[in-house]
Amino acid sequence: MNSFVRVLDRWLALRNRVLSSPGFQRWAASFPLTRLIAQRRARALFDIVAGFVYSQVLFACVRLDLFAILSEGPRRLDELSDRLALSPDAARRLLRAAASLRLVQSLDGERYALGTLGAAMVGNPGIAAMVEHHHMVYADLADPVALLRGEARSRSLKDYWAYVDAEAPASADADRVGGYTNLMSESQQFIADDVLDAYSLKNHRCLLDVAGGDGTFLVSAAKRWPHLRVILFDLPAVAERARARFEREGLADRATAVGGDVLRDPLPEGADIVSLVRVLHDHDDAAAQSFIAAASKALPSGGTLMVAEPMAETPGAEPIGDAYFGFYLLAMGSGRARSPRELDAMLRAADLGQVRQLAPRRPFLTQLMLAQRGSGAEC
Ligand SMILES: C[S@@+](CC[C@H](N)C(=O)[O-])C[C@H]1O[C@@H](n2cnc3c(N)ncnc32)[C@H](O)[C@@H]1O
Repeated sequence: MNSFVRVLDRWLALRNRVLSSPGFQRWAASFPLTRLIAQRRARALFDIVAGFVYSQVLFACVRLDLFAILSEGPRRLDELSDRLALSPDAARRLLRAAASLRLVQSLDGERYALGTLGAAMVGNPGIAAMVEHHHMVYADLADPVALLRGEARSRSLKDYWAYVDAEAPASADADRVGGYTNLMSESQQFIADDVLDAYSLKNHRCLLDVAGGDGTFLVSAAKRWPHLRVILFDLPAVAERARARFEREGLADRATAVGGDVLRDPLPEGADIVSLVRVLHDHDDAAAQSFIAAASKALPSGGTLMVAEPMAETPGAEPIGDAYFGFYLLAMGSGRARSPRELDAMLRAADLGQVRQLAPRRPFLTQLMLAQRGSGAEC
């Protein structure tokens, strides 16, 4: 152990002894210069303690369609009690809880309107879809220690994500892929906008989206760039849905969907840019590296690989990568959030170089990395 590490360890031990002392906590909470910091820390800790309950308040609002009701305009308690099919007392309890979380806003005369966060929910239906599917996350995380020890009995997420642990994922039928494909589609829109705002496809000819779900990302890209040809690759039952979607969107002349298994079948050729959007993080290292290798192989020399997904160690959003995705993916049974540094190394191992990171608008939702095929040596 070097002397810097020894000094750091001693400093941490001293700091933590002081912070954990009830006497210091009382003093810090009342001394004018430390009061604000102490309050903020205590609040942050209590928010973690209460986080599950906050999430359940949101879950109840979503289940009862409260935000859709309030998007019609402010409503009185008695009206809301009828529409939510809750007693007035229960409705008041829910509305007050939601108001404390800025999901709704309490007005004079026991009226309620959308709060700032509730209004944001209305604008992003993908968040409600995420919240709805969280009942499986809660079931799987009911005993987090058992989960960490590999002893958890609940496996709702493993069943939901049909390709996890599947011997032949390509044989999953439409019913098995329908749930997660809808969820991905609903939550894709704001990701697509952020990615396409951060990186222009003006100078690309053909975009291949690997594991592209029902094509929501490609539809956004094709609509934004009318010169662009797009190809989607996903499991056959998912690709089938994308094909139908391209038809409905009037894009069939420049959008194709190909079904197969990335780990077994060759990817379509002809694209000068390949995207992996929210794909690598839900695969373990060996499979993720194989996805990157397949994507790299599908590109011509100088072609571009785009990786867009939430990443670990994102400044200001560490809990999303390391806590949320860390535990979600553990329950799902596959994958982990990787830091840009880790992804950089994986890209370079697949003959991709000139790796660069761009900053989309909401890096906690997705980060963006780009690399060039055949320039691995030019680090
Ligand atoms: C988390 S979803 C992301 C979907 C889409 N890219 C998005 O961001 O909305 C992962 C996708 O990978 C697909 N997938 C998983 N394993 C695959 C495999 N071995 N071959 C082809 N697609 C696969 C799934 O069907 C699913 O559509």
